[in-house]
Amino acid sequence: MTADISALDLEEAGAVLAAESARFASFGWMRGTSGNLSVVLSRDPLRLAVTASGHDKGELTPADVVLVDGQGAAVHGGKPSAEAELHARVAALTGAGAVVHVHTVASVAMGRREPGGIVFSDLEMLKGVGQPAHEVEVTLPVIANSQDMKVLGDRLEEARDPRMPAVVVAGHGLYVWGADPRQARHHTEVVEWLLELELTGR
Ligand SMILES: CSCCC(=O)C(=O)COP(=O)(O)O
Ligand SMILES: [Zn+2]
Repeated sequence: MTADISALDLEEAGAVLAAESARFASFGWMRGTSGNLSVVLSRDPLRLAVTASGHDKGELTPADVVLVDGQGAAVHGGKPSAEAELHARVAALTGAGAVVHVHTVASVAMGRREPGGIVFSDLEMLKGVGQPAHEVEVTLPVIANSQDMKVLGDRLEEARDPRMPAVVVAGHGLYVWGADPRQARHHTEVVEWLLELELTGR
């Protein structure tokens, strides 16, 4: 346990992550034991609360959370998400305060159709990721999957577009981030809406 993060802070973060997880699971975006969420608890040193590995994300309790360091290694708690290292990398790279990973059908299907990246334009919903609705094209990058989180992190760093707080991992799912869990949720719902529109519109 680090001196600057109390067990209560961690449990409070766990309650937030459990509620966010239950919402995404209710949408069918975290089927089986898929998906994981995190929230940054301190920046220096970097510490995140991340969902524990292997749980049904629709049934998490506030205790099903692990404190991890900047490499995704457990500092306090049980076994962190297998993708904790990537969450830490996204938080360090983007300055995000919360990261969402969901396994949606639309993200995998669109990643297959557009392996070079998914381009959106002329959609009011683009305002939901801080972009103008018209006269710009915004690309959601698609990166190849890997079981090595360092490799995935390198691919995400190279491919990410600062105008789009999300990346599709091919054959796997969607990573989205925001300043805090609420904004990360809004970004996730907007990006998933954009993906579903592209999928149904073609
Ligand atoms: C069927 S889920 C496979 C692992 C995965 O991609 C995932 O998102 C969940 O992993 P975790 O270790 O966070 O439970
Ligand atoms: Zn996953």
